[in-house]
Amino acid sequence: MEVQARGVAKVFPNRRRGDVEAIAHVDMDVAPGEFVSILGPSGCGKSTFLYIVGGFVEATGGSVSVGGTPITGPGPERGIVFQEFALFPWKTVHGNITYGLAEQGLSRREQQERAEHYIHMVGLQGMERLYPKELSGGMKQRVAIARTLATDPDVLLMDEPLGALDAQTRAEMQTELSSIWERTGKTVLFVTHAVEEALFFSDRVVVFSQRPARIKSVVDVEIPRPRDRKGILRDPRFAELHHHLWDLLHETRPSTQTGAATAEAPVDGG
Ligand SMILES: Nc1ncnc2c1ncn2[C@@H]1O[C@H](COP(=O)(O)OP(=O)(O)OP(=O)(O)O)[C@@H](O)[C@H]1O
Repeated sequence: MEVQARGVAKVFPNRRRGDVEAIAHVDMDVAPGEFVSILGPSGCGKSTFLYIVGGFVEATGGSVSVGGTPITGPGPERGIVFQEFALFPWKTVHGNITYGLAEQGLSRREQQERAEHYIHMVGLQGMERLYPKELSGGMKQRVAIARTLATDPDVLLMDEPLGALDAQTRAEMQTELSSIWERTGKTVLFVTHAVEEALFFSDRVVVFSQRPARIKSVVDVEIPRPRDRKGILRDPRFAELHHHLWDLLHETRPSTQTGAATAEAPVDGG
């Protein structure tokens, strides 16, 4: 399913401290099956944009349609992985993953099979009966990813879904997510701080300006697929695109801030 954003704007009203203009104007088209990453400086409005597409935050200007239908709220064709996991604390790992499946009307047996499949995929075997408070940040993030994948949405919206993972799990999940995407042809909108990660996954990288967000640049990633994490680092196109994106991001930083490397994470997150 395609995602189409037209003139999306967002102002958060705040009487005491003044309104916060998070997004000035964003037009975006994501084709069916395309993997698009959004890169931008911290606090520029990336998550807000993703949550607007998810239907969890209402835009104050413009519109978003998914599969040609204007969105009015969340919907089953869009699955979102929130930055802060948003797990149900009173449900186990298994319960968190099957919750959305029960909502979709799957039989107990189908729920069980789906849950087992995704629990295995994200490496949470043996932890099915644990509660979120008993899990590390990385494990919680894996539950959040499994929960969203299990509902099989056409459009995946992911807000730094690998950010809290340790280097090894991050590398495994990068490979896994990439192959899930190649197998299923889902449309993905992926927010990340990591240039390498964006290049590894994406067909296109959309660079946001400083807040209020506008589109500063759209970069096509013409690196052949399937991409392997090590091989891509040796591809001259990767180095060239990396420099280009780095420069674009660096320009968006205020002059008082230096050290763009702090926002970086290598392709394997380590
Ligand atoms: N619910 C809200 N109420 C008021 N202001 C908000 C709200 N949500 C976000 N903001 C503000 O909107 C701006 C954009 O925030 P957002 O989380 O979208 O940025 P981001 O680019 O995703 O940041 P990061 O990369 O640090 O996650 C920030 O100034 C933030 O403080």
